[in-house]
Amino acid sequence: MRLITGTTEFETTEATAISLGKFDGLHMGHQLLVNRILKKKEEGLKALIFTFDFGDRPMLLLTEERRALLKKWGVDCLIECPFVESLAHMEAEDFVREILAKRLHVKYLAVGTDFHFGHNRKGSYQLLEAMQEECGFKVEVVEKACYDGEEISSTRIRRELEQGHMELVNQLLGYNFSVTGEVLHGRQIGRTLGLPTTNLLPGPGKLLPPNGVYATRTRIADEIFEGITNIGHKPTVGAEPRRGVETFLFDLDRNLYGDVITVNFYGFERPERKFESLEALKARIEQDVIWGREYFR
Ligand SMILES: Cc1cc2nc3c(=O)[nH]c(=O)nc-3n(C[C@H](O)[C@H](O)[C@H](O)COP(=O)(O)O)c2cc1C
Ligand SMILES: Nc1ncnc2c1ncn2[C@@H]1O[C@H](COP(=O)(O)OP(=O)(O)OP(=O)(O)O)[C@@H](O)[C@H]1O
Repeated sequence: MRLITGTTEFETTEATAISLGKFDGLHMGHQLLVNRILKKKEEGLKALIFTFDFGDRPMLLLTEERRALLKKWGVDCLIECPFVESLAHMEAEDFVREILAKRLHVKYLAVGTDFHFGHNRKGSYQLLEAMQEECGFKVEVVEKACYDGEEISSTRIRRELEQGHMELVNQLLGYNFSVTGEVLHGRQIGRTLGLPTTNLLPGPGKLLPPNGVYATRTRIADEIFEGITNIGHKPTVGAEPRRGVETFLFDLDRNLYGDVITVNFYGFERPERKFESLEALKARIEQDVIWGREYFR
């Protein structure tokens, strides 16, 4: 996949099938659009995703995660366009003529019904339809995908994530919400509790569900292991400054330091809290393990 990032001086040489938007999460609705443009590869067009880069906002998917998914799905080119004045204030018609038609050789566009762009968000699918002939492309307008009678959007998924509704989040995304990172050294207290764990720190900017204990499946290379994960600051042993993701894998005892692992989140059990003693914490975690094993049964 060709990646164009950090510049507004982008251009393609070949004809393209494109979809544009924020695409945070690459959820089920986004996937409808991605599938439309991938289908156009059969007609010799390059599948192109155009996103604006808004800087350091908390996201469902980190920049690298979004790149990896689009690459895996077969997208040919990803443009991460910096959100700068000159582009933000461009009249919608000029954006279509100058950027889409001239610079990106767009022959096909797939957009949702609520897609807006250009100065004062005046650009819409109606405008794109009106300019089809002049610019030599075809627009396809896709109805918003729904789940449980409600439209799927990044905003809705963020709201559910903030409440720890991970099963629903996974349904809306169409894949499992996950956190990836390198296994770091904890304080090794876990081991003395008879509870070896993997500690990792999510990349800055990654949105996380509330602090607490979740049922998780962890991918290590090509293997998957069930377990339970605590997100939080470990207040009982002297709060860590950054929110960590710490997992006890049920049936694995292996040195994992330095490995890059991916933790997939399922059910939420309980919030993180400060216990009176290490013994009380240990007793509670033993309960958590029973809950977690039962969850996956
Ligand atoms: C399933 C699970 C639940 C946990 N729940 C809490 C909790 O509620 N409160 C807390 O202070 N720490 C909690 N912890 C973190 C423990 O404090 C931590 O595992 C222990 O101190 C070992 O830390 P270390 O890996 O840095 O040695 C939890 C850890 C796990 C794996
Ligand atoms: N549920 C959906 N079904 C089909 N298309 C969608 C859906 N949600 C968004 N789209 C389309 O995907 C493109 C990118 O959408 P974008 O990421 O900007 O919207 P969003 O997911 O609704 O996010 P937000 O909640 O932040 O507005 C747009 O063309 C948009 O109309």
